[in-house]
Amino acid sequence: MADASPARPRGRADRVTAACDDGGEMTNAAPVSARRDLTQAPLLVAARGGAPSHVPVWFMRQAGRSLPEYREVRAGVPMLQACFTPELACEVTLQPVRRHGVDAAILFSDIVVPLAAAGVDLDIVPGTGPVVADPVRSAADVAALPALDPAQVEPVAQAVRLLVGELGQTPLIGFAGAPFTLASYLVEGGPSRHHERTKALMHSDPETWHALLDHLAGLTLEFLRVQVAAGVDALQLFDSWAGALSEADYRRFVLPHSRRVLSGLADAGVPLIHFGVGTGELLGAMREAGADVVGVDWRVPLDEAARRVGPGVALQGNLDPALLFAGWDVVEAEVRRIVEQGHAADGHIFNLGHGVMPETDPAVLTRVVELVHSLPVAPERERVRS
Ligand SMILES: Cc1c2[nH]c(c1CCC(=O)O)Cc1[nH]c(c(CCC(=O)O)c1C)Cc1[nH]c(c(CCC(=O)O)c1C)Cc1[nH]c(c(C)c1CCC(=O)O)C2
Repeated sequence: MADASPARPRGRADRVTAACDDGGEMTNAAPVSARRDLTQAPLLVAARGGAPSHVPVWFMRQAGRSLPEYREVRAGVPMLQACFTPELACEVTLQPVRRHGVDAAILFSDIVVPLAAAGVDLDIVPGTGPVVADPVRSAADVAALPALDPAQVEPVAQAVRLLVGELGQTPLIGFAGAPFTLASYLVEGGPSRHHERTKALMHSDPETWHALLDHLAGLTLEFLRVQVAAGVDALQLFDSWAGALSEADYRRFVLPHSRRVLSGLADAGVPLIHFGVGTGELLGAMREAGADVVGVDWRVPLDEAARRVGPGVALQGNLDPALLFAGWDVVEAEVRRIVEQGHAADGHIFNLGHGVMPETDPAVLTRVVELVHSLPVAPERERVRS
């Protein structure tokens, strides 16, 4: 796992703008008491069910291969090494904010970063995703999993501190993978279409399964607390592959562990967003896990999603990322429909239904931001939040 070391890549000064160059100092510890006053930031207002000045918008995977400036600074630097290089992570995080004028930055990192930091032997393979050297399939494998020492993710905390100093009035979203999605990578050994080994383990050996998810919930909680202490303004818990489960299995094998993570952050003072793909049938159960905002993919319209989650929770979504290739007339009609249907929710954060694809034309994303910002926010109505 040599490429996860916090060593800086050569040529750093050429790749990173002055904004993220900390002059070689690794001790730029902005106290959290100096946290910016973002009480009016549209993303945070919408997340809490208030009335924002405009509909906030950001894009999952907004930092990535769709941007030429990303491809330039990442050239020759392996993904995990980039995640453990604070100046580079900072620079890449800022790129979509500068280019698109989105309402939030999302920390450039990956869901497997805390596992790699703790010492799990894995890599992120371009075009494939995370690959784990020794998949976790037995009680002994689970018992051997390392815990996370916050010092192991200090480069991530440092990236957050650099960003908080550069972002002005734009909130920074921190994130982690939820226990189920992390478990899927660990058990399958890599990306999986059907999650068959994962489902086999949960059903054939529930005790080992729950021990695994309990361990991952603790590690995730630790990682998110580090990000909060360093200054992130909101958190997203990615349970990307939870939609592979029936509601009954989700409730029995996953929900208690995701709830433990989210309830452990209830006093963190930042809004919590919970997202998965293909989770239309799980939206009510995911809401019970305790987030302030539930992410929705493109399969369920937001007015129907609002009915499924019930009052008192905001929604995030849900433009189909594939439709960004369909021409502006299609995109414009979809954006207008989604903003209109989002009025049914107790707060709406515009986003895609999943991540930006690498071949996406970034100019279309910039135009989406401009259009969302020009559309009316939900009319004032009775809010049920306290
Ligand atoms: C499932 C998952 C992963 N990683 C992540 C998830 C949950 C989100 C989702 O559902 O998409 C989370 C993630 N990964 C990355 C971000 C960056 C922040 C952002 O949204 O801009 C975020 C939020 C960077 C990344 N993570 C990865 C890339 C691409 C690698 C590169 O640019 O070299 C980026 C920008 C690698 C990665 N890492 C993972 C995959 C499936 C891949 C893609 C593999 C590939 O297509 O090459 C695992």
